[in-house]
Amino acid sequence: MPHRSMTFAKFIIEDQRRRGGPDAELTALLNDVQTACKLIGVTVSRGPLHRHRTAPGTAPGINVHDEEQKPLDVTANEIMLDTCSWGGKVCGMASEEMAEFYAVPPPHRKGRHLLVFDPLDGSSNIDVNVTVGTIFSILRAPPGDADPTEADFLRPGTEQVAAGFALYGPTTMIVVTLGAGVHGFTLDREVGNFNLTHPDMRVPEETGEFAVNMSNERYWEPPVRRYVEECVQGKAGPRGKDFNMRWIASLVAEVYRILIRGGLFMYPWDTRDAARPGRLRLLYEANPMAMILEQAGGAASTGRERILDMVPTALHQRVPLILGSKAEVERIVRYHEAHDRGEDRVFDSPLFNTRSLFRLPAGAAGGT
Ligand SMILES: O=P(O)(O)OC[C@H]1O[C@](O)(COP(=O)(O)O)[C@@H](O)[C@@H]1O
Ligand SMILES: [Mg+2]
Ligand SMILES: [Mg+2]
Repeated sequence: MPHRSMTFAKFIIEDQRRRGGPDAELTALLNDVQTACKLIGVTVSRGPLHRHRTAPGTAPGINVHDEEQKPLDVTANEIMLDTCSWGGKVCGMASEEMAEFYAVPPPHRKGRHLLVFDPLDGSSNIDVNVTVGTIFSILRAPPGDADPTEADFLRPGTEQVAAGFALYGPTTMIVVTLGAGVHGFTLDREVGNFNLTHPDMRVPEETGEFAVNMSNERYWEPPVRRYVEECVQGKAGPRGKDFNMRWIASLVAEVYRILIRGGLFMYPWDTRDAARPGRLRLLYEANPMAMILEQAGGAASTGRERILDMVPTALHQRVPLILGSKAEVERIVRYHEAHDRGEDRVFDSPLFNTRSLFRLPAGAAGGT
């Protein structure tokens, strides 16, 4: 068990040493990422006191997802680019806030890693002073010194060499995996180090919490409605226990809570825009969080496919995302399977919900 006063930088080296020796380039890149997260954390904590000075042509606008950028989205993106471009550790970066990937120009394009990130996750929460964060994923670029191509980024999540996220909340934290467990570090603000405070994080198996944006209920597929309805029925329903619901609207905060307390998070496919495959993005939201969850003993699925097995087709591809305690994810995957086999049709009625005349009698659909 690593010693509790171990810094992020030292831990990264030790963690790799236990498994065959440190990769100097990966270590240096992760150090740059932690520096960028410190800078973003300081900027976030200054709130309205911070004067954003974005580079010409990069002022907030509408991003590639047709979403309005906040000044902090743009600033956080610039901090990631600035901090991680130098020193020959990455050859390319892709971000939620950039339509195209960024090829690091020579002479700095020596590194053979690719960095993909959501510079500020949960940015709708900035105005209301609720926890936000940064999500990152690191892939290897093909060997050689060729320019990166978009295809280099379109690798399944199983090929991530490291993934993690920072939380800018009451405390600033980084949670990271290099493929051998999940470890949490808390920023000691006076000293400026991230110190290991949560070694070997494991998702608790027993859970009584789920997180979903209930305002979308009318658009969900039947298996999702079934899962939520059974939770809402509490002790009287097939689950035989009461559940709590949470919705922070910051994926980083939801995943951190699940690492500490267990539970399920869902942003499922819905019929609002049937052509849109989901809300969250595969490369820089779903994949890194899926790697973290699996490494901590949890699971992540679209409902029909393991997230980490998906072969991306576009940089900004969206996916349905269901992640959390393994048994809960497996349960909802079973509900999708049962539905796709033509069973459990009672949840198909658009009139079915907790307030409807068609409310299911307790236990009626209750599979395990
Ligand atoms: O607006 P909604 O439906 O509550 O969606 C919230 C979801 O959107 C996100 O905020 C998307 O992330 P961004 O802030 O990076 O766009 C997730 O963190 C969160 O799970
Ligand atoms: Mg996000
Ligand atoms: Mg974002």
